[in-house]
Amino acid sequence: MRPDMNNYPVQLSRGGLPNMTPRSTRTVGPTSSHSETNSTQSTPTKSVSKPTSSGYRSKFDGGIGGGRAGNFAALYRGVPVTGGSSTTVVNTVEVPHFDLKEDPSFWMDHNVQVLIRVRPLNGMEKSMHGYNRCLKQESAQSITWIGQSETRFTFDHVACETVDQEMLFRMAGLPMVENCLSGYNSCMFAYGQTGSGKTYTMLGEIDDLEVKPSPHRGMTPRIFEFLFARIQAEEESRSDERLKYSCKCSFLEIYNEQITDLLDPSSTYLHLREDVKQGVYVENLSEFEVRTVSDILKLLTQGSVNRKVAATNMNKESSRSHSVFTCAIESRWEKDSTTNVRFARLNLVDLAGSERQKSSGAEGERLKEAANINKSLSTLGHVIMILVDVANGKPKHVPYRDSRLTFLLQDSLGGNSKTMIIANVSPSICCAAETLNTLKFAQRAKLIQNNAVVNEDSTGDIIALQHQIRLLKEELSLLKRQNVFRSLSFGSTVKDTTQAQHTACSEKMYETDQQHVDGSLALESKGIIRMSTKQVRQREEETRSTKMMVRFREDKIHRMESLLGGSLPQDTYLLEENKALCEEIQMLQAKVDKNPEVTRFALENIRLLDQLRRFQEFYEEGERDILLDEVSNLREQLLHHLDGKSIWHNHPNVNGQPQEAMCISNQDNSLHLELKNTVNELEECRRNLNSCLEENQKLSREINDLQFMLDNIKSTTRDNDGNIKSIKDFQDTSEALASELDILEGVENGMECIYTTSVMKHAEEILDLQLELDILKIILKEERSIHGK
Ligand SMILES: Nc1ncnc2c1ncn2[C@@H]1O[C@H](COP(=O)(O)OP(=O)(O)OP(=O)(O)O)[C@@H](O)[C@H]1O
Repeated sequence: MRPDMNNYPVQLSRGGLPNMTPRSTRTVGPTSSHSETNSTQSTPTKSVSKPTSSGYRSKFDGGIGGGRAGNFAALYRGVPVTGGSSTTVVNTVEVPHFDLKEDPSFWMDHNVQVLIRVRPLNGMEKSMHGYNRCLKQESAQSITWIGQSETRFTFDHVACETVDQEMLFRMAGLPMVENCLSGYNSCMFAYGQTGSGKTYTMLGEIDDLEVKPSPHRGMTPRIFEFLFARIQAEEESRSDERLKYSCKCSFLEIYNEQITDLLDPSSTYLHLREDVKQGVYVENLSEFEVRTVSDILKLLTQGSVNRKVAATNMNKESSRSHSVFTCAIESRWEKDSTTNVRFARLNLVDLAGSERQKSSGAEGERLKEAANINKSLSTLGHVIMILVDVANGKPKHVPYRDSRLTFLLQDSLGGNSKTMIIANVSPSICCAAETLNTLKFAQRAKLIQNNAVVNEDSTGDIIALQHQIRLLKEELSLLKRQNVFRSLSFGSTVKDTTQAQHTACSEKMYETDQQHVDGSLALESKGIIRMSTKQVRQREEETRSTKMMVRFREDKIHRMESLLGGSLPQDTYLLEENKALCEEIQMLQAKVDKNPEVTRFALENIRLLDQLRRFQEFYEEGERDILLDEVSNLREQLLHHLDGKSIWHNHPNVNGQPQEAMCISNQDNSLHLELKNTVNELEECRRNLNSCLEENQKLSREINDLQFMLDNIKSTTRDNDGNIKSIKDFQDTSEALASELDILEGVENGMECIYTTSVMKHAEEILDLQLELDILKIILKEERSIHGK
């Protein structure tokens, strides 16, 4: 029997908890010393969570989310929205109110749920930016970010500014307790920028809770109030089964990637371990058995004061660490001589602020701290992105071990857990960028698929176990037969005899590889069961909406009949028709929003919008024009190069630099040509020289011959006594020979002179040309380097 949900009892009796004195306490949210007009704060007393930092008023004077008394409360009074139509109110005092729809059955086919919580504007935001909001809510599932470009998001739930702690608990916390009692691991995260309300959501105000429970107490105290109430009721109603629950709690923080036991702060640098039986666990982390809400409160109080808090620009005492409060819930009962054990782990996680360091004004130590906090958070974002890919059928390695946070919570992300992600946002225009980031994070997280299973085990006497084994064996052989039948039915053309052979063969195969087949059958049947359960739920959902549509149509027919029969006045008919159509629209909208394809398209839309925004910025900053100029310049240069010679010839007086370069390059070419000609001429000269030398040699030989002849003649002109025979003869001959010799020598000298002059001339020309060429090369080089710059 369940306790009355509207009035679930709060147990405050003492349990098996060691005596722990909370060091100090401080309040969460509104304190009586704050007023709407005065945003200065009183010095906060130390407390289990954060003090007001931005001018919230207390529950006593009508602060946000408080008792809603006084003038200020009136400012925040929600405007009820009927029939799904909402006015676009984004810069006014009043905002539309949407009731959260409680749907415990939702958890049956969704293991991950995402809820957006919009906190009210705070005093600082109002004084600096008035009531200008960056968010516009349209329904209890959809919200639009109205920044540069509007982006509509749909989530499982959107809790508007006027949703209070109680309402939120009913929506998100209560079904979570039920899940735990059914044996499902459960996890609740609070994500968001600093000051967005994570601690308010998870812990809230827990001062004097034992004396007078505050309406501002958050999810954690409420979850345990309800859990213990349910446990008591269950134990009483199933006393015949001797049902007994036991709960053990631990509280840790991850700060700068180090794990500290918040219930024993001297226990730091704790290690994460993993084994098959326990999964991931923290070694040497203290655990306390709890039986009452009072026990829980003591642990929360003690742990929370130990949380590291540090001042940032945005929140005076902002939590700089991730805190994880865990409760292991175990139940035992006996039935049919069997002892059954059910187990569930509940993780309640308050993450550190997700904002970028720049906006939080972190410096020095704080900056280092922020880097580590961001390491855990960026890994969380990365893990979620990969899990979305995995959910879309892309097998990938999930880097859980990249941060302590993801390693510790790996079951809650894509594993065996039912997980609720609460993304906290501020609606103020000054937080638009961070709010958009949080919404995008939440949108991605919505696509994660977990695989939650009931953690249950049964042990009993031998007879009961044997009975169970027999039942399981029967089930298994039935499955085998079904499998064989299925494989046969695929080949429907195969004849009976072949079928028989096939069956025999298949059965033989089962015998020979029994273990393998059993394993794969078990896996296969699990898969089939999961798939069929999903399909059944889908069908149920479809049937439900079809039934609704039929009901709408029947009502309409009925109304029309009444109108025709005259029993319904036309005005009333139109009003009713209008109301019915609004309801129908709302139902259809909810159906559309629940479609996973919508989420996928929304993500794609966000991506494209981002891209568009980048292009627009690019366009607006004039970069496009500069680039276009550059492109056309380059294109011209290319054309000049391709058509260089003709341009040089056609426009010899063009002053542009490219033309000059072209001119130099043309000069270069003609010099090369000249050099080639000179080399050819030189070669010719060399050839001439050789022939001259040959001629010279020939003449020398002739001179020698003549000399020889002369000597001979001389000898013949003397008589035996050596006297000259005739002086006159001799002189004549001698003169003739000498003149002949002169002529020959003259020819030789002339030839040599001609040759030398020609060679010298050519050598000089070559040197001149070489010099000219070198100078031009230097000029060309300089010109090119100037162009290159
Ligand atoms: N829904 C709400 N209704 C009323 N007050 C709220 C709400 N959400 C947050 N606040 C107030 O806003 C202030 C900041 O909230 P809180 O400390 O929970 O932020 P936080 O996200 O935990 O910040 P941090 O990351 O720095 O720890 C607190 O004074 C809190 O009481």
